[in-house]
Order: sequence, then C-alpha cells, then structure tokens
Amino acid sequence: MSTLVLLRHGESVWNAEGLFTGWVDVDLSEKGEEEARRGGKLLLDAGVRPDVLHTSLLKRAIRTANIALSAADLHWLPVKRSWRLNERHYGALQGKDKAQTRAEYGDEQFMTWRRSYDTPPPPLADDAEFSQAGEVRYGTLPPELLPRTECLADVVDRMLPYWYDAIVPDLAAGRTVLVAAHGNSLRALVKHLDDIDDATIAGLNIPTGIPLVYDLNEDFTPRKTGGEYLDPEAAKDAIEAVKNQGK
Ligand SMILES: O=C(O)[C@@H](CO)OP(=O)(O)O
Repeated sequence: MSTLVLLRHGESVWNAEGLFTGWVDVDLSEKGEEEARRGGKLLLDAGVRPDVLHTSLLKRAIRTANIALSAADLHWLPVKRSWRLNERHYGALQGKDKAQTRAEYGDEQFMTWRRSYDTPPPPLADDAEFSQAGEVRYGTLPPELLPRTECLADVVDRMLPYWYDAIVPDLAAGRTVLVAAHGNSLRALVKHLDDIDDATIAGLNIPTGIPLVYDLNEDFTPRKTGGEYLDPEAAKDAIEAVKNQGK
C-alpha cells in the first residue's frame, strides 16, 4: 500500500480577484499563504509524512508546498517539478474577470468553458498580454506541446505521462508522495484515480489548501473512492466557494 497526498495551492491573488488564471504565474494572497501553513499543520497533526514532493512550474503551487512543508518541518524533502502538473491553460480567458465573462456570454457558455470535459476556450495569441509563449521555463518543451488553450481532456492527456513516469515509480518504491498542483490538474488526476466519467467530472471541485489523502492499492487504485480530506468540514465549504465563482 502507498499514500498519495494531493494539495491544491492556497488562494492566489487572482482567485481573490475572480480572474481566470491558467498558466499566468500569479502569487498567493495572504489568505493563500495562511491556507498553505494550515495545510502543512494538518499533515503534521494527522501524522502524514510525505517522502517526496512533486509540483507544477507555477509559483502558487511551489510556494504552497514550501510553506506547508516548512509548517510540517519538512523543508528538506526532495522535489521534482513538471509543466505537466500546471493548471489548465485557460486560452483567451486568461486574465479575464469570471463574473464579467459570465454576464457577457451567459451561464451555459461560461460553464462550458469552465467545466465541460472537451470544449476548450478560444486559443490565446502568442503576442497577447497573458501568453506564456517564449517563457524561458518552457524553453525545453517541444514547441508543439506548449498549449494555447486546453480543455480538461487535454490536461488528462498531458498529465498522465507524468503520473505513470514520475509519480507511480515513487509510489512503487513505497514513498508517500505529495503533489502540490492546481484545481484543474488535480481534477484530471482525481478523474483518473477514481475513474470518473466525462460528464460527472464537471461537478467535481477541489478546494484550496486542504490536503486530500489517498491510500492506494498495489495497482495504484484508491482503497477508498474520493480519498479523504484532512479537514472534511472546511473542504465542504471551500468546494462550494469554488463552485460558485463568477456568480
Ligand atoms: O482560473 C483558473 O485557472 C481556475 C483555477 O483557479 O479557475 P476555475 O476554477 O474557474 O477553473
């Protein structure tokens, strides 16, 4: 048996402002830093001690992990990072106000862009203000892999190779693995773990800063579907808040 801990970053400055974020590298808000600290304390109190950390290349996930691990006195943990754990690229919606987008395009289009499995938002032009084209951190990626927009299906496709090639080997070696990532990259991973169908995944939201712990069988399937949040009450409220963004 192995243990996988999923941690969505704490509230970011753009979460607080209600803006679509995607690959834009915004920092944590003060509340987000506090959520990250609390996430680390929850790990410590529950006696869940990760052996290795995996993060995206975005600072809101990296800083959340650093803050949480320092609260758990685990600063020294080995770390691996990959663009494959990045948030879903939100295309032309990156930087746009969620409530305004909803008012302008209507509920149905807004929710299709936000939560449908296979409809991506319009692509973002390389010369647009919030484009990541040309960023040095993605310089080693084959150019055709750098997204200009993504739906959740695209995230599943680019995340799964990392799951099998980098995370599963750590689990197979008996390590407790902490993955610090994002709302939609973690939704992609949970979809895979819990074998959730394409329609049902639309209703699943991940709260910020609350560790979600999965005990896994030998074949890396969950012993309990859905895993367990270390603070289930707080998770319930926070999931509602994510669901209602843009309202
Ligand atoms: O803006 C984003 O990148 C994501 C996560 O914060 O938002 P949503 O929950 O609307 O997919």
